[in-house]
Amino acid sequence: MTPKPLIVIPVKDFRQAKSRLGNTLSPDHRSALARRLCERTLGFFANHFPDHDRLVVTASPKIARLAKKLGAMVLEEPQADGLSPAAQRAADWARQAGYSAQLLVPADIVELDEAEICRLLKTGGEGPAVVICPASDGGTNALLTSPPDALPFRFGPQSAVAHRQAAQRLGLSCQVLELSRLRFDLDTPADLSTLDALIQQRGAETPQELKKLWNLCTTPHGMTPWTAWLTTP
Ligand SMILES: Nc1nc2c(ncn2[C@@H]2O[C@H](COP(=O)(O)OP(=O)(O)OP(=O)(O)O)[C@@H](O)[C@H]2O)c(=O)[nH]1
Ligand SMILES: O=C(O)[C@H](O)COP(=O)(O)O
Repeated sequence: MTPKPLIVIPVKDFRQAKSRLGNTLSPDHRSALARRLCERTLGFFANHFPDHDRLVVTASPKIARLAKKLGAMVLEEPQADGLSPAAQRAADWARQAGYSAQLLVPADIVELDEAEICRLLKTGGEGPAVVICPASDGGTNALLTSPPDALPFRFGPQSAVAHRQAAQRLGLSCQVLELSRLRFDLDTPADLSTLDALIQQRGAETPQELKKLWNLCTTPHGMTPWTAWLTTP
C-alpha cells in the first residue's frame, strides 16, 4: 500500500472550462485563465509536495502533455462526463494501484497554501475516513478519501453537504475542515470581483501570482475583457 495519499487533479479541456464566466470573459480569456490556474495547481503540488504522487484526470491530450511536463501521471478519460465520474475513475485507478487514500483538488483554487494542505493531509486518521473542505459557494474544494473509493462522489451544487451526508449514510468517519485560502475557487463573475477586492486589499503585499492571474482577465490595453468582449463585433 502507498501510505501517502495520491493527489488527484481533474482538468477538463481549457476551451470548455469556466463556462460560468462566459458572459464576462472572452473564450480566449477563459481558456488562458483555466490553463494558468491548472499550471499553478500542478506546480504547487510538485514544488511543495514532491513526495506525493500526482494524477491528472483529463480527456485532453494537450492537458495530458502539460501534466506530464509538470511531473504528474495522467489518467485519460474518454470524454469530460463531469467531475464525479472523473473522481470515481481516479479512485478506482488509485485503489487498484495500491494507494491507501486520495486527495482530490480542483484545478481552479485561487490561492493554494502549503500550511493548509499539510493540515488537511494530517487530518483523517486511521481507517476509512473522509475529510471535506467546503468551497465558499457550498461546493467541495478538496476531498480526502481513505480508501480512495470510500464514498460515492457527489460533486455539484452544495456538494460539501452531499458528501457529508454520503459519508454519514456509510458510517464513515467524516470531518469538515474549513480552510480560508482553499475555500476560494474562480468560477463566477462574483469570484472575479472577489479576486479584484483581494488584490486591492493586499496592495503592495499582493503576491505576484495573483496579479498575473488578474492580468489574464484583462486585455493588454488595460480594459477589462468584458468591455472588450461586449464591444467585439
Ligand atoms: N477530468 C475532468 N475534470 C473536470 C470535469 N468537469 C470539471 N472538471 C474539473 O473540475 C474542477 C472544477 O471544475 P468546475 O468549477 O466544476 O468546472 P469549470 O470548467 O472550472 O467551470 P464551469 O464550466 O463554469 O463549470 C476543474 O479543475 C475542472 O477542470 C470533467 O468532466 N472531467
Ligand atoms: O463541489 C464541486 O462540485 C466542485 O468543487 C466544483 O464546484 P464549483 O463548480 O462550484 O467549482
